[in-house]
This record gives sequence, C-alpha cells and structure tokens, in this order.
Amino acid sequence: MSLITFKNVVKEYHMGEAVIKANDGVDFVIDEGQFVVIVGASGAGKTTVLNMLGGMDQPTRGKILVDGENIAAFNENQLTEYRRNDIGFVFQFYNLVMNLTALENVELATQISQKPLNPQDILERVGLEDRANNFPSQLSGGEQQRVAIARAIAKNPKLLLCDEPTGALDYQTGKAILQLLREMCDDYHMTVVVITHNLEIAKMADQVIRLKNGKVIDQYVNKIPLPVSQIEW
Ligand SMILES: Nc1ncnc2c1ncn2[C@@H]1O[C@H](COP(=O)(O)OP(=O)(O)OP(=O)(O)O)[C@@H](O)[C@H]1O
Repeated sequence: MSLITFKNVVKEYHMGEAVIKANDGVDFVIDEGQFVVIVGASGAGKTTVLNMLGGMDQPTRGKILVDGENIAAFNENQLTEYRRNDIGFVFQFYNLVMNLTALENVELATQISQKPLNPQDILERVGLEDRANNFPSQLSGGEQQRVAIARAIAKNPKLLLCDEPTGALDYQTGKAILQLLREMCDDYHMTVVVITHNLEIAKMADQVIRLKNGKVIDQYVNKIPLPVSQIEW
C-alpha cells in the first residue's frame, strides 16, 4: 500500500532576481514498510525532499500525500503535530542533547509522542543497554548515532527519515548503522527513507529514487536488495 506520494512537487527559492528550483516537478510513490534510498550529487535536491517530507518545509507547488493527507496544505499546528507524531529524524551529526544521558535523550523524544515505545527496550534493541547512563560525549560516533536512531524509533513514527546517516562515520561503523536501519525497517515494519550521495548504498534499498538538478531521473525497485555485508564502497 502506498504511504507517500509526491505529485509534481516544486520548491523555489528566490535569491534577489534569481529563482532557484531546488525541486522541479518531483513525482514518486513510496510503499508502507519500504526501505527507500534517495540518491544524487550535492545540490540535486535531496535535503529539500526530506525537509518537505518531514514537515519542516513546504513546497511552492504540488501535493505531498502521507497516509492519504496532503501535508503540503497543512497549517503550522498541523505540521507540528505531524512532526511530533509521525516523523522520526536521524541526522548526519546525531544532534543529541549533550547534557542528557543516552536514556534521557530517548525519553525526551517519547514525551512528545502519542504512542511511544519503551525507551529502555529500544536502547537494548540498538545494543546500548550498558551505556544508557552515559552522556553523548562518553560515546563513540557510532554509538551516538545508535542513540539517535533509538530516539527516532522510540517515538514510534510512521516514517523514519535519515539525512546522510553514515556521513560522519568510518566505513565499518557506517555499515553497522545501515544494517541497524535495515533491521529497524524489517522488525518494526517501518518506512525508512535515507538520503545519500553514495550510489552503492542504493543496492540495499527496496526502492531507489535518483535525483539530478531537482528532478527524478530514475526510479526503480530492487527485487532482491543486497545485504549490507555485501555492499562495498
Ligand atoms: N534555503 C535555501 N535558499 C536558497 N537556495 C537553497 C536553499 N536550500 C537549498 N537551496 C538550493 O537548492 C538546491 C538543492 O539543494 P538541496 O540541499 O536540496 O540539495 P542536496 O541534494 O541535499 O545537496 P547536498 O547533498 O549537498 O546536501 C541547491 O542548489 C541549493 O543551493
């Protein structure tokens, strides 16, 4: 069943006289429970797609249907509710609250959500049960990203959006994080969207959307997505 539909989505930025089309008529459909990779070079429009899908920005024109509702027409209050309840976000640089422990970071996210999962259980699921009382500064980059994933998942969102989640990590740690994201998708039947410039990562996806100059230039389904262990870059 389709969960997300982008219909002729345009996002323009006005810089003085010039108009920059960050997204220039983007169309795609994402099914519930899919692991989707949106790939493209720097400036292709990936972050713009993710920000609009996450309710952090709105298109200039077009429709963005999520679970049947056009979020492009939401007002501020509706967008706040949407971000709170339906979206989990994982960023390249983790964005943890540095003066809260790993567990407290996860708990904080669950406090604003309607149907959260148990923070301790999720920390255990990401392999950090022994580090629950550590502060982010006491954790490695890979461990901090695990906390960030736990925080996003614990909200029990409809959609997990990931912005270059391995961008700040070394090769092996990055692969472990991709593996964890894939498991989250499979275990929780969560729809996961990852944006990256790394085309190799596309091989692990159920569906790939390629962007160039603000347009979709290719969109395909991997009938047999590769296990993360078989991906190399
Ligand atoms: N707030 C803004 N104001 C003006 N132009 C913007 C703004 N945000 C994005 N753009 C422009 O829109 C285009 C697409 O940007 P976007 O950040 O979506 O690309 P990207 O594929 O995510 O790139 P990267 O991989 O470098 O993050 C770029 O040309 C960018 O300069």
